[in-house]
Amino acid sequence: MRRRAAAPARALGAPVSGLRAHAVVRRGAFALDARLDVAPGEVVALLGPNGAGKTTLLRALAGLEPLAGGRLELAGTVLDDPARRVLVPPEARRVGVVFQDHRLFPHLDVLANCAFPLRVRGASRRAARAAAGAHLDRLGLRDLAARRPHQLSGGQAQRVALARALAAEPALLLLDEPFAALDAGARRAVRTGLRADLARFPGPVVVVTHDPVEALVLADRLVVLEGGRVVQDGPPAEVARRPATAYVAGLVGLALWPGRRDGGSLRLAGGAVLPAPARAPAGPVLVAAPPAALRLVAPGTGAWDGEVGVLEPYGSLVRVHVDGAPPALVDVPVAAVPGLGLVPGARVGVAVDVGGLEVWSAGAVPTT
Ligand SMILES: Nc1ncnc2c1ncn2[C@@H]1O[C@H](COP(=O)(O)OP(=O)(O)OP(=O)(O)O)[C@@H](O)[C@H]1O
Repeated sequence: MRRRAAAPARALGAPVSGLRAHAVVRRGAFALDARLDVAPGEVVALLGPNGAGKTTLLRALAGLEPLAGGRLELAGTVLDDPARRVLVPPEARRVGVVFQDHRLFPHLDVLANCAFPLRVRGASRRAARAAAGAHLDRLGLRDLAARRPHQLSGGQAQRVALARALAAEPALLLLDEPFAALDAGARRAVRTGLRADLARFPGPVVVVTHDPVEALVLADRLVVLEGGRVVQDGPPAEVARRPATAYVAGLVGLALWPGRRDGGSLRLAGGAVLPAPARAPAGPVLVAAPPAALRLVAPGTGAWDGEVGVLEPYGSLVRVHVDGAPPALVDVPVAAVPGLGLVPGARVGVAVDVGGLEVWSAGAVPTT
């Protein structure tokens, strides 16, 4: 039986805060039991394998999936609390959702699309269009106001969908795989802009993504779901350093290196110089190096040398932490470890397949 609250219930005495969620949801045989707290202005990336419960959690936050247990509170307002029979319906929640397929209304122009949520909430046509126009201005999209969705590129449609969500002045912003509909080139361009747009939003933001680089570019914190449970929660660098499960290790086993592209060279902080991958932007950059792009070689024969630090087994692989400038994570088959003489303190060279690196402009990167 669905519970309904006549009006949002204010949590007495609670300070106005971001999102505080403990979501217990059952969908058939699947059970979600996850805690997710997000501070105002914080961007959390929600990651996890297929079927982990990411969409279920997003749907619970949006009010599309009632809780079986736990409690949701947003900016001091209780949205769902089955023990107290409180359930605020989706349309009464101040939650903005950007779906992966944008879901813009094809028969409305961009301005009318962005004005729509305000009209639904009872604003006059004039007031809704004025507020929507201001949001388009803020995102630099005013020139697109008169276009219909089919006249937009995938990246533009994605930003218009964000403008529409922001026009409703939500207290919580949810983005469900915001880049899924874009090709690789458009993704690179759009995620830089999205990072800047999200930085201006004062409320909590939750972004569902499968892509670790996207998570690193966009998020202050990573929350990883597996089997309906949170298996890890922390800043990207900490999660990458100490992955809690094999899935997380495979997902975020990225070394992150600051550097600079000058012409054909990629100069890494610490002094190593690599040939620049073709698509790397010029100037200050951040480089994400997945373990698969790195190999251990004899000292003096790679791009730089370092010392073997921690050795972590993951299934049939051992992740080797190489302390050097820059530090690196390299995966080696378990059987190869003795032959390579990989013991803590041993000196090794690091060879890099530059085609396997992700490089993006340092301006788009979180500082945490
Ligand atoms: N309507 C439904 N009825 C019953 N079970 C469902 C329903 N929708 C989803 N599930 C189950 O709930 C679990 C979680 O699904 P969910 O879509 O939340 O995962 P996800 O992490 O978003 O996955 P993906 O990355 O594939 O989108 C899955 O095991 C799925 O089979």
